[in-house]
Amino acid sequence: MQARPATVVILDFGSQVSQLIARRAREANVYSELLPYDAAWSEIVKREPAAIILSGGPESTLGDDALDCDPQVYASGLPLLGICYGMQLLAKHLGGTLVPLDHREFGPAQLTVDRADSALFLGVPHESRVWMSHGDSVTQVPPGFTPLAHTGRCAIAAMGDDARRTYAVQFHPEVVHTEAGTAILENFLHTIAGIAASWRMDSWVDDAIAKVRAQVGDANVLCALSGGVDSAVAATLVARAIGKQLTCIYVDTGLMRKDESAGVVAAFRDVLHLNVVHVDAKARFLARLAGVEDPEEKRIRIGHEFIAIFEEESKKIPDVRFLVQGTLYPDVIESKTPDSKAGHKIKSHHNVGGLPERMALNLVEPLRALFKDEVREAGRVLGLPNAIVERQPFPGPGLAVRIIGKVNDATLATVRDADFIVTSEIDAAIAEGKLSPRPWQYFAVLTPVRSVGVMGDGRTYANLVGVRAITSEDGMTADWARLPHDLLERISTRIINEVPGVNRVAYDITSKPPATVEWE
Ligand SMILES: Nc1ncnc2c1ncn2[C@@H]1O[C@H](COP(=O)(O)OP(=O)(O)OP(=O)(O)O)[C@@H](O)[C@H]1O
Ligand SMILES: O=c1[nH]c(=O)c2[nH+]cn([C@@H]3O[C@H](COP(=O)(O)O)[C@@H](O)[C@H]3O)c2[nH]1
Ligand SMILES: NC(=O)CC[C@H](N)C(=O)O
Ligand SMILES: [Mg+2]
Repeated sequence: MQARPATVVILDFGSQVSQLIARRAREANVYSELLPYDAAWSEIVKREPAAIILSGGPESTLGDDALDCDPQVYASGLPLLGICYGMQLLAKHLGGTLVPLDHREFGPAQLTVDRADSALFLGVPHESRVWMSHGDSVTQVPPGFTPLAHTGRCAIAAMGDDARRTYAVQFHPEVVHTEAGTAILENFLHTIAGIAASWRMDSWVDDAIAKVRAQVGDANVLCALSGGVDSAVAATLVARAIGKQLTCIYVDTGLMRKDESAGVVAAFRDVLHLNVVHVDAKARFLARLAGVEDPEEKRIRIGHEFIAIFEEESKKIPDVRFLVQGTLYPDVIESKTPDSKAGHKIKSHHNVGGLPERMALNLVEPLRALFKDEVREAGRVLGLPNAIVERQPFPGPGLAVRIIGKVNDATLATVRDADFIVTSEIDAAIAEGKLSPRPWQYFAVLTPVRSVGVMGDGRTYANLVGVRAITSEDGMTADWARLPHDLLERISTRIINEVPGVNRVAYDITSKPPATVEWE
């Protein structure tokens, strides 16, 4: 039997980014397993861990019944790394002091390393940018520990006890916006815990194909195909597994961008040679959304309508038992599902949190543990063209979550026209070499906020359009793109001049966290 790879166990206290720790371990060629925060010690030891990482989480360790792990974790003698909530837990258990809420820090911060000789900070610059998302802070380290780094608002941003091989960071090394994050995690995994970089992901695609084959057998299968990266990769992978048993369903929800539907269906039939059925469901979605303003209600109604359509389509083909969706980990964690015991719901992604309770079809979701850029990599391995692999994400609920307030023909026309201006101006700037690299995602949002303007010497009282452009790698964290001012000016002028009912444009300069990418 093959020896078990050296494993790092990650205990998940419900952070939105816990799965990113697993992903960074994969990148460092270390095998990892994410377990619920309260996994029994007997379960943990079954994995023969070489180290344990305690994740962040939304709760406070200062609460009466704060979430905690099996006490054997602290006594195990294994190398430990606490991240955010995990750091606070280590401080609480090992005799440090914590204070609530008076050092809140969300988003970017400048980290200064105070102990460059610490194994955790080998090769990390004296100053670098980190990503913070916390209310509580450690104000005194436990006996045996040394403070290792600070930020302007957090005096103890990292601490360590070399003898115990126990370290903790208040910031999130697992997110890409923490510049030295990878180095810090690799220092912990390789140098401190001594885990060799020996695990490889090369066979992920082959494994995934084999798993799909085993799951569906000889049944027929539908794939919800949006034209986006995730469903394109999922469909191609499933087609490799089961060939002609697969039928793809593209739903035109009426919530799509300008000229979207025709392009998608042609590309997937002609380029990928998939069998694609085009369902025109504009009227149904608009009827379902009539008068609805609450973002969660919109998402749930859209999710249910999608499934109703897939179930109807499944009845037109014999023996359909499965539905493939291009669900990714960010959809899962933000929706709050049993996959994460302690996480909070941020929004119900239509394909996860928006599903009805009872479904006639079983889900096949080969990408459920992956992040966007890993899916893009899998797409390249499968030979998909760049035009598909590099497409910017577009949420399934589409323009419905980019209209704050009621969705109807008029609001859809406004946001669609504004969005077309944003995307075409940004695309033109890229083509002319005036903007590089391409922002990860960019779009317009229609708000119900009205303000007073003066156009042609007359008073206007019209709507505000928000413009959002972000940089990101995986959609879990994001920063606002520094677009050139003249590009912003052109976008603003064109929207005001060309889109009726809009007299003001604002550029969104909020990172994620604390905001999310979409406004709803
Ligand atoms: N218009 C649609 N028709 C059919 N299925 C859809 C549609 N929109 C979304 N889906 C399903 O919901 C899943 C999640 O949507 P999501 O937008 O996250 O992924 P995607 O569209 O495949 O990729 P991307 O995130 O790059 O847009 C899709 O993978 C697909 O299975
Ligand atoms: O298929 C989807 N169904 C959804 O319900 C949904 N909501 C957000 N998104 C996309 O996910 C990424 C992260 O977005 P948020 O920061 O707004 O959650 C961004 O790329 C969003 O466009 C969705 N995709
Ligand atoms: N991201 C985290 O782990 C936050 C921990 C805790 N909820 C705080 O606000 O301090
Ligand atoms: Mg999409």
